[in-house]
Amino acid sequence: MDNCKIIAIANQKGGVGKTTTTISLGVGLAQRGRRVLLVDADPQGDLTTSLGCNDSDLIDITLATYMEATIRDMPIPKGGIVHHYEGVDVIPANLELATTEMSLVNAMSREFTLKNCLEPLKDEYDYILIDCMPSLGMITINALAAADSVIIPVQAHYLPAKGMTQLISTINKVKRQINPVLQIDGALLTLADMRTNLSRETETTLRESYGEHIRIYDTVIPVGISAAETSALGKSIFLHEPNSKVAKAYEIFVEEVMRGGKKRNQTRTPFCR
Ligand SMILES: Nc1ncnc2c1ncn2[C@@H]1O[C@H](COP(=O)(O)OP(=O)(O)OP(=O)(O)O)[C@@H](O)[C@H]1O
Repeated sequence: MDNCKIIAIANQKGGVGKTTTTISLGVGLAQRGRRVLLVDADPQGDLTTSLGCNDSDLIDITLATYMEATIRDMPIPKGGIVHHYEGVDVIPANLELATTEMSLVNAMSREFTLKNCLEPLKDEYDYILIDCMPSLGMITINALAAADSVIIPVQAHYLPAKGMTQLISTINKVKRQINPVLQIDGALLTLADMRTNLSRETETTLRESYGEHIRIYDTVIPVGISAAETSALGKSIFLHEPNSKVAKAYEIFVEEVMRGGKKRNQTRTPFCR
């Protein structure tokens, strides 16, 4: 039986906390005994760098190598998965992934290349989390085609919340045309400073405008310097500052994800007021 859940962490907006959420969720799940693979699907390689997996000895094989091999119908090279000492495995990425995105244009079954790469790995993991790049290009479409579900980090500002309509519409299109099982697990409010009207209003707007259609996680991730520091340290917030408010919020979020939630009506694309 297929027990592996593949979750894409996606938002075409940059800097909304996708990478931080992928790492925190992944490490949090690993701390609870789950076998976790993190896939860096962003040529910027922020997840790779943030976990210190960009050592030149380790980064010979990246997601680009996996995808190029699949495009050419060659065997996937061995040894590309890096183990991080906090208990998660990582498929790293670097700028080569941008070239791969271009090769996909003429590839057969181009939307399914990542899915085909991940298929043989599913037996080894309970969760595969894909950190998407801030665009809705072909690599992100590949992530959505490979995933069972999507988590959408939303920065607590009005404009990023508005961009969700476009994202949800793309997710619905992928669901209709290439991946009928795809679900939206939920949207997670990130980088929130609840002392400001802007963050409070964004939360209200998000819950009122989208809450009927998609789950808005109860957890709100606050803005915190400890989270900003982790990307330079090669470790998660749980190891860097376990007692910080950001770490505590991500702990609760991990529990929320593990509990699952009610399915919402996702057939219509909601519009932000
Ligand atoms: N809760 C937080 N508090 C403060 N800073 C944060 C928080 N979460 C993330 N950051 C910082 O904000 C920046 C953007 O976060 P992150 O890289 O996770 O976003 P992203 O959506 O993956 O970005 P991109 O779209 O560029 O890949 C990073 O410098 C990160 O360290």
